[in-house]
Amino acid sequence: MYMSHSRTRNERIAQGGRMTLRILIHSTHYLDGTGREAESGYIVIHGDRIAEIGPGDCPHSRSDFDQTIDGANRLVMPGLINAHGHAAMSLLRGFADDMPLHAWLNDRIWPAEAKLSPEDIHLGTQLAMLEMIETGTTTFTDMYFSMDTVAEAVLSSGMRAALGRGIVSGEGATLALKEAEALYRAYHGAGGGRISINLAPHAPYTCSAETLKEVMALAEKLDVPLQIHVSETRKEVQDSLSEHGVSPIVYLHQIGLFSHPVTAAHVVHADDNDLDILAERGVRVSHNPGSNLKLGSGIAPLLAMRERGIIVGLGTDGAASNNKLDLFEEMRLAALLHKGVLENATAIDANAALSMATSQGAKALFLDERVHPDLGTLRVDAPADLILIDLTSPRYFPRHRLLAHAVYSSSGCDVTDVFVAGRALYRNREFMTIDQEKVRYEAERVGAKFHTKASFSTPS
Ligand SMILES: CSC[C@H]1O[C@@H](n2cnc3c(O)ncnc32)[C@H](O)[C@@H]1O
Ligand SMILES: [Zn+2]
Repeated sequence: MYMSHSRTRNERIAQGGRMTLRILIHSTHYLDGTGREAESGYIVIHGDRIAEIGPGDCPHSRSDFDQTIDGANRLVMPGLINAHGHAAMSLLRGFADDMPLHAWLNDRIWPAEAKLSPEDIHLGTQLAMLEMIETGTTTFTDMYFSMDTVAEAVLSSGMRAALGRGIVSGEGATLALKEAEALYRAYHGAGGGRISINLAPHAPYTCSAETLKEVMALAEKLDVPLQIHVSETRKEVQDSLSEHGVSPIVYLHQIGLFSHPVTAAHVVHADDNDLDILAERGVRVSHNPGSNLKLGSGIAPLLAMRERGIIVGLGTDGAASNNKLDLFEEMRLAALLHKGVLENATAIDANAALSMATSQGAKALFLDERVHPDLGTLRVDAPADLILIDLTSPRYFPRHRLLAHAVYSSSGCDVTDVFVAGRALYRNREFMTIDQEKVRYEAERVGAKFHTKASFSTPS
């Protein structure tokens, strides 16, 4: 349930003892994520919340603020929310490309992941967070291993995250379940509520019914949502039909998984019956168009999901399959792909694309219930997770409609500033919380252990 945030002493300490600042962004364009936009307005941040937002001039004296930001030539919008990913896979970017999912996982990715140490995963997460912050993401979800080190990296970065220890059946399953519970006990609500813990069974084809039942029992005990890859490829569906006689979605429904809050990643190959089940059970979905296209998995029935009232957010998936972590790109892809496939220019409009990357993304991760109902918007009292975009590029002129510019014309490269819970993580294109040079240097060093002769061969 959503916890009211009257600030206790412990919460202030958990926030790192940071002072409660008042910040004014004035003379700025904004999109508040609820359909309202202003050409000249102001936003007041007080502590970790949005205190005021409105068109026109701020009625308060500038001296009332600890910091004032001139927002002329800037667009302020809600920070983007990445609803599916594996952050540390940034270390495997460009390591295995142009392959279909199952060969990619079995032949290249899983053997490489076996060589990753907890320190590597910490580093890979930092590398991913640099890219996400630089391109305007304020919240992300992660499913991976060594999640305590991921949580530590998130805490020191200042980002918001929903983290789950990846679970697959086999020798390590019991330990993975123990680690998942330990992760919850150590980090749920940490960083002043910036970290939420979920459970992350990998997929119906890697988790047995027994494992899924153990995960469900733990989800019940901890009262946390689940995230799982579902119906990503045609092969996955065919294998499920051969093994269980039903699709992956019907199978998961039959074993009771959807009695719990679930974020299903991908849902590319789903028929009407599958979609009806997801809608009826309140399953929420992460649509990951870039990764699905690059792995040749297909195109998810996004419009059919939305028409049924299924909540859908947008995800990048890991950088080894995408190969970027730029949600502006996913937003544009989501809007354009489905117009083209359905020969319908209204299928996913600019507003739908932006909301999938913001407020719907928060809902897709159940963070509307766990963190704040207005996460992903710039409403008064919402968490102050917001980004500033540089509007000086020619592609923002003339300024007919900022919403359309944000979805169809912008790029993550235009992000200048990123705030999470009122704290600046990126100011005037400079990282405030992560040592970029160090991470880039270390990434190159650690990346060397994955170099193969093939990586350096010259194309004939
Ligand atoms: C058990 S931790 C997460 C696990 O997921 C793997 N992974 C990355 N991308 C995908 C994808 O698109 N479908 C299925 N599994 C994926 C990742 O390599 C980790 O092993
Ligand atoms: Zn994934």
